[in-house]
Amino acid sequence: MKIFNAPQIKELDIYTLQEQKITSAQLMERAADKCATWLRNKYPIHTHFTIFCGLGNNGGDGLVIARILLAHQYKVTVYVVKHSPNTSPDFEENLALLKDSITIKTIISEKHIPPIEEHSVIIDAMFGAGINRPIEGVCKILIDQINTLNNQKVAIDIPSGLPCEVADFSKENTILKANYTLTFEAPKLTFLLPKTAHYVGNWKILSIGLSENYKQTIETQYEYIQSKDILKFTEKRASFSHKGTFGHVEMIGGSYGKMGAVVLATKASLRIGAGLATAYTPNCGMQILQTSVPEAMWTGNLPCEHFLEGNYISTHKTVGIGPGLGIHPKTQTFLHLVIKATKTPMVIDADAINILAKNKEWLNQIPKNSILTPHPKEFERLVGSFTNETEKLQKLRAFTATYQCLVVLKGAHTAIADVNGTIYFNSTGNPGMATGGSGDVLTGMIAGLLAQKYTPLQAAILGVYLHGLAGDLTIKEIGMPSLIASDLVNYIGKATLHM
Ligand SMILES: NC(=O)C1=CN([C@@H]2O[C@H](COP(=O)(O)OP(=O)(O)OC[C@H]3O[C@@H](n4cnc5c(N)ncnc54)[C@H](O)[C@@H]3O)[C@@H](O)[C@H]2O)[C@H](O)CC1
Ligand SMILES: [K+]
Repeated sequence: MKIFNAPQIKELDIYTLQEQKITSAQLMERAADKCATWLRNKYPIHTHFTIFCGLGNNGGDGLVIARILLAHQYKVTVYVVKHSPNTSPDFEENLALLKDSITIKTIISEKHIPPIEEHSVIIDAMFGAGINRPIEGVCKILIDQINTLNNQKVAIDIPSGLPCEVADFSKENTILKANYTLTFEAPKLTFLLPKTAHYVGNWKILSIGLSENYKQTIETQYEYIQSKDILKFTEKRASFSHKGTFGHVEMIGGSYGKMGAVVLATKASLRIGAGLATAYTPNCGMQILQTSVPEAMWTGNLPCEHFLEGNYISTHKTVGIGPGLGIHPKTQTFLHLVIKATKTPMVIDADAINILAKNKEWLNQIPKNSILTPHPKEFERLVGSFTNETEKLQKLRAFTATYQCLVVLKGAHTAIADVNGTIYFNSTGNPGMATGGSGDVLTGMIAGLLAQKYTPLQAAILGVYLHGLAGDLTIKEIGMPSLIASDLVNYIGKATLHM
């Protein structure tokens, strides 16, 4: 699903009106009706709503929502926050319609800000996608007050004050902190970024029937990955296939005391469907691997006991490298040899990334379309520090373009950056997955998919999505705190049933 910025939403809006031969007021009615339906399903009849409306179309949505809720026996109080003389035509039209049913109160200055009933549900319809500067004056005072209340807060389209795209707004900016956000057609980029996501609360996409034809023509830099995007490229197995059909993963890593990482990655590569897997570890890993993953083969540089070092000869398998690798100087040289000897896309994780961060001149030598899977700290080591989200995303794009590789930046809504600059955000996963070894499982899954001849972008997207889904399925049965990385491996199979 494409993620649009504010000008793109406007374009799409205008095209939809022409294509469907409807007025903007009709589209507003449709959008508000979707919100009202959601509210009616969630809150019992006679619930009291306090609706704060701005003067643009977000405010117009609030007025229509008020009208619909009133018609369904809800108690509604509406405030229009009059911070400017300008209003939108659809706001005016709906203001006139609502005036027939209730008295609408106006907030012009601080003294008009009302006390809010303890159990009233607050609807935030002050500013939506039209926000173009920090909020000041009476709106700021009001939002600051609302943010101190424990009432449930539902934002329409986007919490007031939050831009759609990353803006360089500072911490002092006033943004309404919602429990729920009902957003039209597609999520906004700021919903998916760590510094802004907490304003949005639980968010729901409400489809308002914007032109599918026109959406196809809009080029976006961001996408949101859901199950229907995955289903486009997943393949069923042919009946005459054999283990050779599904590739051979060589999982390189491990060091004394860190062998579990390779165990998890190797197992995960098999669980996601690789035909064969070989773990390539120091000697001290041989028994561990052979015992804990009997399905896999083992190989190594026999003289190295505790960490990988020495020569490396490619056997043309699909290479994953990094889990438990360590950063011994001799291992660093070994990694350089692996990179130079490997000619097809590989998965580079954990200490392999840390080593590359120390030897940036090697980055040019990694095979084209390889996939790096850093967590934010590892990413920072690669590209240097960044002060805000805009800079982070710019650095992400610059990195993939410079080194012609993909980056999977792990976290809530893991971001997958393609070589061409498109960034895909994941929709699965949960905080239970913030646990040791979770990343090793992902490395194995992506390597296993690469081995099965998914393209690097498909392998990254599918791996990340199924990894998150495995986590979501796990917590349904055992809860979040007790999730451990082995559970993710065990639930890969169930996750693939959704493909
Ligand atoms: N296609 C859709 O998704 C639809 C969305 N709808 C709703 O329309 C809003 C966007 O409406 P718009 O009138 O463009 O903007 P706002 O209501 O967000 O803002 C109004 C107005 O306020 C001015 N402004 C901006 N920033 C500030 C500020 N900090 N202080 C004061 N004033 C400010 C600026 O001039 C804006 O234009 C969208 O979010 C949906 O809720 C439609 O109802 C249906 C189709
Ligand atoms: K809003």
